[in-house]
Amino acid sequence: MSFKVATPDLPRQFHGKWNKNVYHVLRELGRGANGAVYLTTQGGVKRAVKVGFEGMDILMEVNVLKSLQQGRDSRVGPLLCDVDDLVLNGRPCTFYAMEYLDGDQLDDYIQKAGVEWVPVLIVQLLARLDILHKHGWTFGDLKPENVIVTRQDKQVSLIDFGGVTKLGNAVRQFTEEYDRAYWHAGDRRSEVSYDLFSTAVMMVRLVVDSQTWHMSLGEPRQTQILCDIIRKSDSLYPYRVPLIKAFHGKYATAHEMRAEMLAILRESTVAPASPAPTKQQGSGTGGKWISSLFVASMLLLAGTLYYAWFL
Ligand SMILES: Nc1ncnc2c1ncn2[C@@H]1O[C@H](COP(=O)(O)OP(=O)(O)OP(=O)(O)O)[C@@H](O)[C@H]1O
Repeated sequence: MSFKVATPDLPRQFHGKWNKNVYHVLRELGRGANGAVYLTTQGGVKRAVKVGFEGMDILMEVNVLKSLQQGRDSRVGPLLCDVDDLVLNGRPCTFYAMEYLDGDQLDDYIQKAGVEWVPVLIVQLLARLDILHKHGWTFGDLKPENVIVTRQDKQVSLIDFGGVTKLGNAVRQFTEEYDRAYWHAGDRRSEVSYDLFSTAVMMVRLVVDSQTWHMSLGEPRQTQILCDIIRKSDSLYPYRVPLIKAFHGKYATAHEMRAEMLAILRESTVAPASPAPTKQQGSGTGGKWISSLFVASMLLLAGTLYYAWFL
């Protein structure tokens, strides 16, 4: 749960007090519990700038981003570019500038690309979470709005690190639909299993239509309702074992859940042996159409395997 804060609008141009970098504000991207995010340019490069009055909250996000980009693990979230202060309407504010991730929110991306991409992107997301967990944090407020699929390379990236919580503490921010306690499936302790529960709910949410989803949110809210949805869904049914294990906190790591999801994904993308083409299928426009369909499905398969195995 989070509350929108009152953050004054940034002027069209501003500079940091200490580092003196100049930012041109293009538009507001959104505002949330810890501040507001703006699309800016700095030195001709697009940057997302998050500004807030609560310096400690902003610095906590900065610390997480900083430690994640040490080493080779930079893909978990946007790269951090600058941290500085500024004065807005006479009040001191802290801001940070980060890499602007040009892409779609996970749910918008699935709407456009199709539900067959859900397991592929969830497998990618689990790899990101595994890195975060190894650093001693959980993400906490996992939801499709906090995951971006970048336009250029179709990579999943987490945004909004305001809910990131040290393992063992109480989760700092959550959204009811994805919250383990709200589904009466456990508490809000920051644990690997808390994030994996939210990931499993998110997978269900991304596959079902909004009507089915909203019907499932009535009382009593129990994971049995989610299990019923999984049982009836052709897209989710193959993944029932990892999903149900995640609902019951059976995984010690995101890596374990990822490995099981990936094995199912691999199995489902192995093309079934095709019967020998009949004379009718192999000739004329029908034959050409089937050949194109086959080529298209092979390309889709190759793409899927590429994303699933190598990313
Ligand atoms: N690095 C980034 N690149 C591109 N867009 C971003 C980036 N960071 C944030 N955004 C956009 O800005 C919006 C607001 O950011 P943020 O997630 O921090 O606030 P929020 O989602 O409104 O907050 P909360 O979830 O805490 O209520 C996001 O929904 C996202 O669309």
